[in-house]
Amino acid sequence: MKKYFDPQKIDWEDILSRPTRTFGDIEETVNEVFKAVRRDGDKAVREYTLRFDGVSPESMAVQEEELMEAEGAIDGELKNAIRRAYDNIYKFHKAQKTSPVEVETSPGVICWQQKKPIQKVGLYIPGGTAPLFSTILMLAIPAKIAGCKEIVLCSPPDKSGNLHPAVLYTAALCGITRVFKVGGIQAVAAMAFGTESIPKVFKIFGPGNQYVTVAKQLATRYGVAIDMPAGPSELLVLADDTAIPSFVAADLLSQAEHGADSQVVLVTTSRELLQKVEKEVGIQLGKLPRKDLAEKAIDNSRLIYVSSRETAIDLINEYGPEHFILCTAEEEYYLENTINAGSVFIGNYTPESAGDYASGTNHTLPTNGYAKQYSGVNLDSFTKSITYQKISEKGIMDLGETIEVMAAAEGLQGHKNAVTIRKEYLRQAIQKVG
Ligand SMILES: NC(=O)c1ccc[n+]([C@@H]2O[C@H](COP(=O)([O-])OP(=O)(O)OC[C@H]3O[C@@H](n4cnc5c(N)ncnc54)[C@H](O)[C@@H]3O)[C@@H](O)[C@H]2O)c1
Ligand SMILES: N[C@H](CO)Cc1c[nH]c[nH+]1
Ligand SMILES: [Zn+2]
Repeated sequence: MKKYFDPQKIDWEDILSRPTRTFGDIEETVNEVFKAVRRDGDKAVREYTLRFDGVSPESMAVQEEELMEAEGAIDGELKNAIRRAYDNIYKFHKAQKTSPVEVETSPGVICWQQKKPIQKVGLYIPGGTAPLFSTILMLAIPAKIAGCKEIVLCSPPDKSGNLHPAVLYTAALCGITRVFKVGGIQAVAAMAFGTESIPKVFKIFGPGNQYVTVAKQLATRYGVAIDMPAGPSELLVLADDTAIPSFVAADLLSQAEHGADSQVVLVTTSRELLQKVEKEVGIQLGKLPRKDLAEKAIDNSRLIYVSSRETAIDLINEYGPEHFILCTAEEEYYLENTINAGSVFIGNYTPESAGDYASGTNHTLPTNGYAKQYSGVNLDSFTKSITYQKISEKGIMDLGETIEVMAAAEGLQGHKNAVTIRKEYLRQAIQKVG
C-alpha cells in the first residue's frame, strides 16, 4: 500500500488515480465483439463464450428444470440466509415507492407526473471470479417491485458450462425465468442488439469487471440505457482514533478480495491508526483464501494521513468512493459535508459487507469517481416518469396570453395560433350563450 503522510506534499493526481482508468485495449475488444454479435447473433455469442470463458454450453438458455432443481442443490443455511437478505432488500426498495406528484400551477392548469416501469430490462450478474448471486437480489427485487414486464438475466458459465446453483436458486426465488449462461462483453452485446435466443432490452443493469463496464458504456451508443458504470469494487475508509484497527483492516480486505483491479483507501487523522491498520492488513491478508487477488488490489491501494478534517473531506469528495466507511468521533461533520459517495457505512459495527449482502441497501454502485454524477441502483432506476397536464376552459383563457406572447417572441406563429384559436372559440361560445 502506498503511504502518504504529509498533507502539504500530497500528490492528488496520484492518490486519486484508479487502476481501472486505462481502457484503450479493452475498447478495441468490445468494439470487435459488438460488431460480431450484431452481425451473427447467437453464433458470435457462442464463439466469444468459448474464447473468453473457455466453454461452450449445450444450451445458452437455462431450462425450467434446471431452475427448479437448484433448490435441492444448496443447503438450508444458505437458503435461509438468501431469504433473509431478500426480505430486507425488498423492504428497503418497496419503501422507495413514491406517490404521483400533482400541482395546479395556475387556475385551471393541472400538471402531474407519474412513474412507469421500463418494460424490458437486462440484468448482468458477475461470475468471472465468483458467482455473485447476491447481485440478483439487488437487481431483480427492484425490477419486480417497479413492475418491469420482461426481465432477462445473463451470467457467465463456469468451467463446466453451468451456472452456480445459488445463482439459479436466487433467480427462481426472485421469479426470473429467462436466464442465460452468457457473460462478459458478449452478454452485454446480446442484450443490446438481441439475438435468436437472447431478447433485446431497453436498459442494462449490473456490475462487472472492466470488460463488462466498457461494454455497457458502448451499449449506450446503440440506444440502450444503462444503470451506471459499476466497475471493480472500491472502498474508502475515513477513521480516527475511535476506530478499531483490525475492523478497518478487515473492511479494506473485504473489497480488495474482489479482484486485482479493486482499490481500497484509508484516510485518517491519526498516524498511530495508520500504522496499526497497515500491520493488521498484513496479518489478515495471509489468511484469505483469495490472497492473490487481494494482494494485487492492496498494491494499488493507499494509506493517507491528513492533519485536518477539511483536507480529508476535500479528498473524499474529489475521489467519490463507491463505498465510504465512516469511523470517527466527528460523524456529523463528515456526513454533512460528504457530497460524492455511492453508499455510506457509519460506525464501528457497520461493515461494508452488510450492504453487499443483507442490510437492505443496494450494492450496485458507481465506481471510478462516477459517484459525482450517478446514484447507485434503486427503485427509480427501473422506472421512467411521464408528465401530464390538463387545462380547463378557464385555464386556457387565463394562461393563454403568456403562451402567445412567448411564442410570438420566438417567432413561432403556429405555436401562438394553437392558443389563439381556442381563446377565440371560447369567446364566440360565450357570446352565443350571453
Ligand atoms: N460496482 C459494483 O456495484 C460492483 C458490484 C459487484 C461486483 N463488482 C465488481 O464486478 C467485478 C466482477 O468481475 P468478474 O471478472 O469476477 O466477473 P464478470 O462477470 O464481470 O466478468 C467475467 C467475464 O469477463 C470476460 N472476460 C474476462 N477476461 C476477458 C478478456 N481478456 N477479454 C474479454 N473478455 C474477458 C469473460 O467473458 C468473463 O465471463 C469485480 O471487479 C467486482 O469488483 C462491482
Ligand atoms: N462489493 C460489491 C460491490 O462493489 C458487491 C458484492 C457482492 N458480493 C460481495 N460483494
Ligand atoms: Zn463486496
